[in-house]
Amino acid sequence: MTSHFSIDNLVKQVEGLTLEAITDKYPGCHPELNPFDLYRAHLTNVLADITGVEPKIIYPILSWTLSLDKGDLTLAAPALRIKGKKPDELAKEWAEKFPENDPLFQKPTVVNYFLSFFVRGAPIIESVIPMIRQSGSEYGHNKFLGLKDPKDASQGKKRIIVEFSSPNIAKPFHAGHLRSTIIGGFIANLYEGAGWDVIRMNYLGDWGKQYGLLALAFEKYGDDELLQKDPINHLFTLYVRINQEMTLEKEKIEERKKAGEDVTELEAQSLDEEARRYFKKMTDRDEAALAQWKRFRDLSIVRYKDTYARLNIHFDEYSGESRVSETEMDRVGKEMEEKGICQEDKGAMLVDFQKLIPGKEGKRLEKPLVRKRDGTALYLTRDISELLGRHEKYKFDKMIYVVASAQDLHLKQLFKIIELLGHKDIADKCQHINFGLVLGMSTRKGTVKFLDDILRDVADKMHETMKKNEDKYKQVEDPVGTADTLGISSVMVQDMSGKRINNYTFNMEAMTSFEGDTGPYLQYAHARVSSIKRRAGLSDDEIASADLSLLTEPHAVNIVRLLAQWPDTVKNTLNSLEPTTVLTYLFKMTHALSSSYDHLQVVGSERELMKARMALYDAAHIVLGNGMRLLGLSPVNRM
Ligand SMILES: NC(=[NH2+])NCCC[C@H](N)C(=O)O
Repeated sequence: MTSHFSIDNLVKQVEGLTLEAITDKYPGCHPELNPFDLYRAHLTNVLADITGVEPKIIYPILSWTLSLDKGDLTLAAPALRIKGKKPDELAKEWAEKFPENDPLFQKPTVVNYFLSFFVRGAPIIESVIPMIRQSGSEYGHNKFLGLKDPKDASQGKKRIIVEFSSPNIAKPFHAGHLRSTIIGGFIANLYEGAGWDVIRMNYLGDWGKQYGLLALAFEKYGDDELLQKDPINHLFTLYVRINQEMTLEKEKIEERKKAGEDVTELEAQSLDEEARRYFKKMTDRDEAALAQWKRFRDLSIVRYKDTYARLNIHFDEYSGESRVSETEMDRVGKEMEEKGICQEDKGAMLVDFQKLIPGKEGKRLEKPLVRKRDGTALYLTRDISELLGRHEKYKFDKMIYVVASAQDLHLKQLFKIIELLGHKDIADKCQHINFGLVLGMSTRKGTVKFLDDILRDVADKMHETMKKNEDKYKQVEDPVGTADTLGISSVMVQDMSGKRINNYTFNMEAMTSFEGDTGPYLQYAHARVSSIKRRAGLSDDEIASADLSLLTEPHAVNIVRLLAQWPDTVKNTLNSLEPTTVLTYLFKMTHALSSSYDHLQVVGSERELMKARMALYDAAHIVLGNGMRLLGLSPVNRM
């Protein structure tokens, strides 16, 4: 348990206030984790006196601001729903009544019916800096959010499955998978920091007729050595080759058909038919066929793991379409039929949503197949059984699917079918987190690029840039590794800059630039604070003993006001699940930092001042690092 020392100091400023009293009074209020909770609680108490409105109504509507010039907290007078007086008059009246000598806040300013509250500098500086330095990597975490019962930790944590990345074996790891990986990794970190029990799951595309085709290709042209060495590329090459052959063959058959020839024989011997038969062997659990396929899968996973490690990502489970049991799918299929959810149509089974759900919704959900005419299952069929199986196995409280918006319909169909099966409770726990396209990611020749190649290109580019500053370059311990990290940061920051749903263009020049809000700039900002710390050469104890009352400059106050917002920023992000919320915050921080350096010199200042300013920058260093790690970036200390 971390001590509440610094926040206790803040509490002491307010007469009659105790930590216990406010934590009990306001649900989710934890000043020991979030300094703003204390500010909100205190402000609520003061405003309740002034307005006569009940505290529990005021507390939740005090909101944060978009920029520091709008204050630290605001209140919209109409939100208190007082009848009989105009909101702007009320706002003015309340501002006048606000105590001149409040320990934490200055007298509020009024614009129309908005009251803006600005914190006083000294108390926030003297409480928040020590708090951040004591909490370190925990600052911004809130373990209470993930508790089943926030008041009783013994009831345990809530559990969430985050399913993300989910590439298809033997097919390229395309931009959609990259986005799913980046966004999913972030969401998993976010929930972990909020105290949830997080299961990171990768649902591999590793089943279906195309895997029969792939196995055929391997029998024909496969090379064991190449498979061991570079499974992902080798399997992809085979996959492309056999698909080309199959296309040619199909054209030939079509031509003969047109010429009036009998093609029955040809069709029976075609690659397409052979692949179907091979896949049938797999679904019939033929040992040799399964062993072969398992090798492809296992070797591919080994390679994926390397790539994920570069991105700071691990998975707790590699599930996959192949893991869904045929018996289970049969069982669910029968149940769907009995409940009238699916019906036969020319030998196949489909779900006619239009019949099941009247109106627009039913129409929008279309008529997906759940069994083909030859009796085999489909992508949707597997997802239905998989979802129920996961619930059975993990009893999750929430499950998030991080999948491209191209599959919006698929996931809507899935959740609806689960609901129609009588599991509305389970369907309600599921959420699709979608995202737009990445444009311009294929090479000039139009061929696809593998993620590893992209990351290598970007790293090379960063390496070139680093070399341009010879002096600095010489001091970087592992330039190749650092260039790799910077390259990955470039790609990730570009990906997370906009709202998830927006498409964006993959732009190597823009993402690797140091101009603007880019990955390299963010890393540079972090490395710069690290270098101040290195050059100051103060011990942690010296920094801890700093006299923080020396920090009176507006630049120092503003940095701390931003630092104090971090726990709230994380909490808000849990609602939006938008990485850009965190990124926007971090860039605000870096801008405040970079404009402060001229005003708050550390090295070269008188010793006591140096200690105090170092404490400030050390706190900023911690928060920047925490934010970057939450996004999945590896902060660098030199570059
Ligand atoms: N449960 C799911 N369907 N998850 C998404 C899987 C994504 C799929 N492998 C694809 O690449 O399109």
